[in-house]
Amino acid sequence: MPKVLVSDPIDQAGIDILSQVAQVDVQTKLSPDELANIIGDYDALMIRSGTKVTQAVIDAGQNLKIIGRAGVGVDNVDVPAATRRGIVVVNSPEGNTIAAAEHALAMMLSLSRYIPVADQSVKAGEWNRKAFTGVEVYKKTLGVVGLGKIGSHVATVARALGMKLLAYDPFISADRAEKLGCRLVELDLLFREADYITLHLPKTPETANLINAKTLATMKPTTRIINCARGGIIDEVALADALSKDVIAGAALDVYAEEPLGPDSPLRSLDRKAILTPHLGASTEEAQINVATDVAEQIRDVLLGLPAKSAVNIPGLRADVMEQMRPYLQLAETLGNLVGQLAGGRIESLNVQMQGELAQKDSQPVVIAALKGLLSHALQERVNYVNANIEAKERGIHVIETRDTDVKGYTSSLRLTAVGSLGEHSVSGVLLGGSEIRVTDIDEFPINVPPTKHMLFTLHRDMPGIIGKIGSLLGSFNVNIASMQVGRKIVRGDAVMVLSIDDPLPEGILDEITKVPGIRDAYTVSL
Ligand SMILES: NC(=O)c1ccc[n+]([C@@H]2O[C@H](COP(=O)([O-])OP(=O)(O)OC[C@H]3O[C@@H](n4cnc5c(N)ncnc54)[C@H](O)[C@@H]3O)[C@@H](O)[C@H]2O)c1
Ligand SMILES: O=C(O)[C@H](O)COP(=O)(O)O
Repeated sequence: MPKVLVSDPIDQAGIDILSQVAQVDVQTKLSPDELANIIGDYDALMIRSGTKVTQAVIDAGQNLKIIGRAGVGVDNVDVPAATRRGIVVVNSPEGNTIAAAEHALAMMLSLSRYIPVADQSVKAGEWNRKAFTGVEVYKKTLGVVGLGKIGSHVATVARALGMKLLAYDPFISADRAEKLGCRLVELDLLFREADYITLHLPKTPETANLINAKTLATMKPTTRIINCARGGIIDEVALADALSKDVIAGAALDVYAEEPLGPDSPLRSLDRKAILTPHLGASTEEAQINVATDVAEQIRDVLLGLPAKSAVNIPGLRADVMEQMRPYLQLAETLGNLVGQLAGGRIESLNVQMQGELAQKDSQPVVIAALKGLLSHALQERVNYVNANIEAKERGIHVIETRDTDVKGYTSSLRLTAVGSLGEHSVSGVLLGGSEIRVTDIDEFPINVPPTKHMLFTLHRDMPGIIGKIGSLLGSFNVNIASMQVGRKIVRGDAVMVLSIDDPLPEGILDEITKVPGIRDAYTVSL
């Protein structure tokens, strides 16, 4: 039974799903070293933001197949390292959207009405109504930075609160922003005009310290900032300084550059102008059930050999696309494997030619599947849909894609041409009845064979007796032939012979075959 390590608090709903297919161990608060020491035993790791999955953890996870992040952000996972090792990283892109959006809205209203400090004051025995006169959000301007899933929900609710909306998101159309009631503007204008600024973008090298001393200085003294996105988007020292000098009016933060927030952080000594919560954006009962279920189901599926629906490191391969394209992906993988072995090692290039209806489909999954097949003889199970692209790049394999939507003979066909240590070779194939693979030519010799586990190919002169000689030779080595086909372009010219054999060819027989008069070349291929 596979083993799954759950290293952050996860809702029981997720554990129950995982337990259907795996032994589940829950061990939280592990340091990266402790995690690296035990991860070698596990096939899957399920985490939230509390676990740091470093390169060392990934290197130690020799059996790891999948890392599941029960939430959105995967910035605590070394995704490139996981990708290189072929480990699928999945998340739950939508499971906590509402929870995070509602937290940001709660922060905005709490900040405006001093709710946390007023509560503390009443509990301390005071009744000070004058000290906590707040401001309304109605008719104020909210600047939404990052108009994705969470930003959009915040905008929708804020609009209902009667706020005017500005948005900055370089990857969103003005049309989409307008539908949400937002005016799409440049960031400097948003900073200058907004009464409230709410951040809902990822932390990337471009967004690190987006809010800093310089940008804070451009804001109004009445501006309040809410960050329920990621720590590090705000320069915390500059923010603390701006708040203490009344450069802006307030800030509510849920996320920090370092988590847990250090005891000496200047943010901790701010007065009522700042509200700090300990990364609670996703902490609702509903969101925790959503994300745990979402991610546990994906871990279960991957452990059962099925595709994951929200893998962050399988480019272009969404589960629904995978399902729809599955027969073509199998065709591409089989042909990739075949042409990879025919072309020998040290592949320099792969040309993926899609013909007919296939040429109208998304080519990326087909190319990835072809590369997976191409590299599978050398890398065995170490190559998969996650790392096939990277492995090909690291080997310097030049990939060319060509499409021709004209239907020629078959409604769809795929042709792969690889150049390797044995020169240039090509194979073409089609799907019969939508799912049965047929190899329809090899090196431009027309054939029609279903691929089988063990195959023998010969290139020979088309002359009487040669097929019989190969048959008797194989018989003398006790090799059973399941099927045989010959393809030729012209009578008595060159021809290829494709033999499906029941077992791998015994040592030495290939040399004997090449000695048969008229045989130019012979290859064995195992799929
Ligand atoms: N506090 C929490 O517990 C919590 C919970 C969930 C999500 N999050 C965080 O909230 C953020 C938003 O999550 P989401 O689910 O809405 O993601 P999303 O991918 O749906 O939206 C992010 C948006 O940011 C935009 N963006 C990217 N770079 C930008 C830039 N330089 N400037 C402006 N916009 C930019 C993208 O175009 C996208 O529209 C993420 O950082 C996520 O990790 C935090
Ligand atoms: O990216 C996320 O989903 C949030 O930051 C939530 O993090 P959490 O799972 O640690 O609460």
